Amino acid sequence: MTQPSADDDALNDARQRIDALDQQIQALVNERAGVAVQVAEIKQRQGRTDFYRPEREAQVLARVAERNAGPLPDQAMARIVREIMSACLALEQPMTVAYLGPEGTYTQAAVYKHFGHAVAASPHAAINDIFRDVEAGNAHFGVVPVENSTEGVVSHTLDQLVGSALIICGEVALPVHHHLLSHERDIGRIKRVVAHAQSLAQCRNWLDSHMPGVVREAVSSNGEAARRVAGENGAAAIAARAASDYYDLPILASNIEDDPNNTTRFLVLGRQSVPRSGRDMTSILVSIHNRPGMLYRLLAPAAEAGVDLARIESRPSRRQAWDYNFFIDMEGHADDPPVRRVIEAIQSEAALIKILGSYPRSIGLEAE
Ligand SMILES: O=C(O)C(=O)C[C@]1(C(=O)O)C=C[C@@H](O)C=C1
Repeated sequence: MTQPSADDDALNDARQRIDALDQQIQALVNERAGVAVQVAEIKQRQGRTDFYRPEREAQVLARVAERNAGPLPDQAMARIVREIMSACLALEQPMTVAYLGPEGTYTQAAVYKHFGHAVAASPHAAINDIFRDVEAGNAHFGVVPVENSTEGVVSHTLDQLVGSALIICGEVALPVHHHLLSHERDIGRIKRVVAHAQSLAQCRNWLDSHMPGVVREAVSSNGEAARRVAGENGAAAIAARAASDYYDLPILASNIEDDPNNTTRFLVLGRQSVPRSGRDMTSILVSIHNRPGMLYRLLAPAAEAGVDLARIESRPSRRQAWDYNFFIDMEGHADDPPVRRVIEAIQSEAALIKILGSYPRSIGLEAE
């Protein structure tokens, strides 16, 4: 029998300290959950249904990052607190979130990034099904893709926003890393690569150099691509890491996107407007009659009020030829006086203005 070394003793000692700390953390997390239950009771007494409060969650997470002294990085600490809040909210009210499925899509990853894993994420086949389900009250919230840094806007989402009563109550920016998933161990045996058309486009250079001549097949989503390929030989899917777990498909190559900064932005849709968080974005839809100088008259009030326009996107209005809807994102909340002034000024110029929502800006705290 060898004697335990000084390091063995030190290891035992360190593990005992970890056990004691875990006990304290667990007790504190449950104490926090108990307070969240009290918050729910207060809201119920007040007849309120706003159990989920995006602006409050954004403030909590921002504060976590501000006071974080390490050694854990801000992102890791935020992910932990994100999950604690998610579990607390589930005690207050179990939440259903509709998203563009099937399981394993990037939209599902966006749901968990934004809400944590304690929500019931419900996959839907099409973007308009998500709008309908949230409008009908079958899901509390919906998550849909709106824009990709390489491929541009998801026009279907913008078009649905025009006629919907839903309110944008959050945004999620997700770094999109594509992986090649296949049962094949050898890339040379792959005859077909399946993915969403946008993902095939985002990996074009990689595919050209590593899989020249291999047939590329576009399907409705990357989750769907993984689902199909799971039962096949000689095929590969391009999809998120999560799809590898869901469909039990090994990762043959990682991070095959041509642009390492490839990011997709998603919108969180709900039925209630969100109060100020202090770091907000406001999205509006503006329809104008095409007259000379009209676009300038629309944008000048923002410059005068010192409001930053983050994005402006035009779409044919479908009312008549050369008539456009503009989707404008500006920094700030509709209750902030400068933003209110801009909205009032646009109101007097535009044929129609619809406030799509004010919501906390996405904080890039969580890594994929
Ligand atoms: O502050 C609230 O209103 C809560 O319900 C508490 C809490 C939390 O756990 O911190 C939970 C859910 C909300 O989305 C925001 C915060």
